[in-house]
Amino acid sequence: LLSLLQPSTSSTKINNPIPPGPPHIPIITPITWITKSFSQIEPILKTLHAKYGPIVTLRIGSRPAIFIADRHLAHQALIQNGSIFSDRPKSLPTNKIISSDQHNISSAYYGSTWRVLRRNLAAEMLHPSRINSFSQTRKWVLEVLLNRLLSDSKSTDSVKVINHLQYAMFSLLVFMCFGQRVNDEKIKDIERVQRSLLLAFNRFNILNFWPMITKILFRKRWEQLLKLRSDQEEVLFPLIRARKEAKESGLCNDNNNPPAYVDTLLDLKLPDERHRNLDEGEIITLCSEFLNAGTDTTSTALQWIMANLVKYQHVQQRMVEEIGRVISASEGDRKVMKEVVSEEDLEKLPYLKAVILEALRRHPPGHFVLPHAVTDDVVFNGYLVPKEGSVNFMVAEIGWNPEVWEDPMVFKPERFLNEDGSVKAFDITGSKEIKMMPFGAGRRICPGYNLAMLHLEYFVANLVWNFDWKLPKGGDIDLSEKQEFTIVMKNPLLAHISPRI
Ligand code: HEM
Repeated sequence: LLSLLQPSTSSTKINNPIPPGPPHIPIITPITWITKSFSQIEPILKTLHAKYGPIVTLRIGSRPAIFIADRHLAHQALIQNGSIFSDRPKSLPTNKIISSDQHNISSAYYGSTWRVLRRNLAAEMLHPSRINSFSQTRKWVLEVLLNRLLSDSKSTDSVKVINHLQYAMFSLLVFMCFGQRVNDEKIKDIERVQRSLLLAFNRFNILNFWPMITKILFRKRWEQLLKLRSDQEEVLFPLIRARKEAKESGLCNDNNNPPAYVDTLLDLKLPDERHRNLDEGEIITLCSEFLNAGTDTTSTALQWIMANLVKYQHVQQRMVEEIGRVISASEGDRKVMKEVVSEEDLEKLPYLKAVILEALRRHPPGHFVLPHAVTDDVVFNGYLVPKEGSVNFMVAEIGWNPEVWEDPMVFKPERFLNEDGSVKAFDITGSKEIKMMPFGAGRRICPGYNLAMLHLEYFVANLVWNFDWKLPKGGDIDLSEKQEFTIVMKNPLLAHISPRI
């Protein structure tokens, strides 16, 4: 390990080179890269890795960005040297606006603020008992989703599934965040402001290059960004204030209702010298992070899964048979089928689990983890990894490695099953070895991965149990990708669905 990693001390200057990469022409190359999205860079990186090896550098904007495509190096960095590789880079000017100057979990530096914010989310919302306490909410959201699909299935031969999946995930996460069922119009308002911020983000990248100058040159764009943030505040502030007032008047202390995320944020104290509460802007930022992290990733994964089930009818059929075996109950000498797959049933459905894992491997919603940084200059694998750069791990490449996965581009849930049909012991956190990392790995691993797996299993099981999913007449499944915030289907899934029962 020592040869892989040598931290610098203040008295030693590191003379190792940074990882190799294409020639750097000042001003020209940084601008070229900064205007490209990660999905445009991804295929170029493939060529660069073939030429320079598993760790390469691009000069994106003013900082070096290091890309790691090798699963062993990812393990050495994120797991074995987690205390060094778990920092985040300094936010670029546009990110500062929406992250309240790095006061949210995903962008905070590796330190006490991050620890307090992450622990709050993990203990107050993502602890198994807390996850359990929202099971009624999930049941309600499932009913809404099934009804919306049913109503669409009566009026059209090709249902645009993603709209319903996004709406369902927003309804669920908004309830968990604000503790109330908000009306249809409000859900749509929240969805609108959150999505426009997410989707517009690449357009604002140029403002991060020489901000003093580009803020003037692209004044309109800068104003658009500020407008998106103020729209978001306008929609979310009333929900936060309503909850604050309800809390102060004791109305939230209803034992039947679990605390909402915003309640925990209203109580939280930051570990800085003033030991202060979060301000309203920071609460907006954290709620927004909660909504985005939990909705877009999951609805993207759900769409990929359903697309594969439409494409591969035998996989869908096997799932339906498995569910049928598990949820049929005997009433006297009669066998009755339940209409809904309950959360307790899920652990008895190994094939379902295998389908979800295979979809996360083959179609990870994020092809890269969020950019990491090192806490100090360090020598890694013979190269200098500088503190001011970013370190990026290539999730999709790692999950498609042909040395680990036979026919990696083929959708084959069976690879996760033992011969007797049980699920192979598989550690998705990669703590001993990384074979795929859809949720990242190490100290910055997605804290919501258990909740995400539950949402995926629960909704997929019920979607296939309640409806038969087929191609519409003359339709096709196109698995091409497109980058939005996550990597989504370029041509969204259109399905012919008909009730099974
Ligand atoms: C299929 C669903 C999901 C996927 C694929 C996913 C994936 C990821 C990935 C790849 C990261 C970056 C890890 C890194 O930088 O090393 C991440 C971070 C994060 N995720 Fe998720 N996620 C999902 C669902 C959720 C849910 C449901 C929540 C919470 C409600 C959540 C909350 C977060 C947070 C707060 C972070 C930042 C962690 C940190 O920086 O310490 N995610 N997620």
